[in-house]
Amino acid sequence: MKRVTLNTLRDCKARGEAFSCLTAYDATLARCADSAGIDVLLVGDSLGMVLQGHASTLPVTLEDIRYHTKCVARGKQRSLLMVDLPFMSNADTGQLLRDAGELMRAGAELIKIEGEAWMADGIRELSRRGVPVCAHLGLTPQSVHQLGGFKVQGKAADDAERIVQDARLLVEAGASVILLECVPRVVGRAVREAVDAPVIGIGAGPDVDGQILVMHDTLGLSSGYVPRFVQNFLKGQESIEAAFGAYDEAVKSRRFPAEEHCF
Ligand SMILES: Nc1nc(=O)c2c([nH]1)NC[C@@H]1CN(c3ccc(C(=O)N[C@@H](CCC(=O)O)C(=O)O)cc3)CN21
Ligand SMILES: CC(C)C(=O)C(=O)O
Ligand SMILES: [Mg+2]
Repeated sequence: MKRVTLNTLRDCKARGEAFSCLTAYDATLARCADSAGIDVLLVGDSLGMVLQGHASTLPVTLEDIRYHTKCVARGKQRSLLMVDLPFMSNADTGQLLRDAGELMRAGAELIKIEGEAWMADGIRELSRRGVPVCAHLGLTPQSVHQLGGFKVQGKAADDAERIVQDARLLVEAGASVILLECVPRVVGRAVREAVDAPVIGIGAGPDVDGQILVMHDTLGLSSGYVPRFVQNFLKGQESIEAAFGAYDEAVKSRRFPAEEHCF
């Protein structure tokens, strides 16, 4: 078993092979996803919504994320462990470095940060200290109240151009990976072409390097309104591990996301 590292993701991008990512919050389901071949596991602050029942990711604390990171780290073997920095951990550079440090000590291997061009200095400081960063652009759920809801971003030409420029700038500042959420397909492709770093998409169309979904959504457990980019992979499968395997296969064969999942 060869462990997934940043180099694995870079090789995938260079070869034009898609890689698979899922959120995970506990040891058992992390082990299932890891065994099914999922390349990257994300301890997402979406846990505030799918585990804790909140209406947004804002109430999630560093301690919540740290606890679930330790759980997932014990369950996984091969997958790369990415972890979300919670709301307001970016209050200043000192806080950012200390909070990211805590999560790295808990088992994180890649820290994901929501934020645009202004995050460049923080990303540079983390990168200098050996902490690899994934910069999350497009729909950034920690800004849900400013955005006025979970809405597609980058529909206007100037917004799309800003997302591409921010991706370039943050990769220059040291971001190793870009994650793009809820943007039109053309924006996903433009970002993938603009940067050397691997680009992970959720609701960003098929023309990116990797795909991610919230684990519960792939098991048909989304409550209430189901976002357009979601697919239930448990349908027709006999186990959760088989459902994760079906998702992995669909991503790697580029059968997912299909036209109906795109904006
Ligand atoms: N279960 C779950 N799945 C997720 O993907 C997810 C979470 N929770 N929690 C954190 C964020 C919130 N996310 C969301 C939530 C809703 C939409 C949504 O309803 N999007 C509309 C677009 C509406 C518009 O722009 O007009 C859609 O049709 O998909 C998108 C992302 C993604 N993340
Ligand atoms: C939806 C993904 C990208 C995320 O940030 C999360 O699960 O918190
Ligand atoms: Mg998140």
